[in-house]
Amino acid sequence: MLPLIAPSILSADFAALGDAVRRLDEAGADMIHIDVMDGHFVPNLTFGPGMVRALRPHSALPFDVHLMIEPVAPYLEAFAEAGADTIHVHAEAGPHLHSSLQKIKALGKKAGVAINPATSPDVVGEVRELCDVVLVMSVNPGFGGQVFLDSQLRKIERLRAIVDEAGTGALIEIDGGVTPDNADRIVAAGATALVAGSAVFAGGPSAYAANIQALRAHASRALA
Ligand SMILES: O=C(CO)[C@H](O)[C@H](O)COP(=O)(O)O
Repeated sequence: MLPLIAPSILSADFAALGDAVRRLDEAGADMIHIDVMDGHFVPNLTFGPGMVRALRPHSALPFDVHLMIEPVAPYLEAFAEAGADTIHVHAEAGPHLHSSLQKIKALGKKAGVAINPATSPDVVGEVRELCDVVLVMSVNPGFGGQVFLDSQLRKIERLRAIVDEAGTGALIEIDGGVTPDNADRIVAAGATALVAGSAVFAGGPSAYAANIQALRAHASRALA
């Protein structure tokens, strides 16, 4: 399977998000990654469920909603109703990861567990039956444009083993500092989906398609 490309609209022009989402759809993205930040779990503030609802009519692509908020459980229903297809919750956000994942599944959505760079991949093993996606943060969460942490490559390899052993077919998605230059190494380590903000939005809307294609082509080298 070709690695999925999920542009993060954190790097988009916030004054034209509807347009950005529509153009990403036309440019060949596989899903739209939406970073929700609360100024508490991470040192930045972005979107709420109202934004997800407002963007929903602009794209038929799956909405991959990454909740960097704490607590997270009180907001799951609102994001599901707003149009999220996958909802990621952080293992580090309290208080009950297993229960949050159960709730996402009960809402009929795909469940993702996100882990920060300093978090052991072993936490995923404890909830693996509930995970449709494992989201590995390859930068410290909060801001786009950071440099990929090479230390996360070994974590991806470990997660590949955990997911394969579980036999669930969960995606392993990498978020932060992904570029054409490192996409092949990330996929070689076991990733199946790549989130990219800066690398997709560089050059503006006319470059989206070429940027997505460059990521996909470089990532696919690992599978050749
Ligand atoms: O979750 C995020 C930051 O918390 C972003 O999705 C991530 O950083 C993507 O941006 P870039 O590709 O520019 O690193």
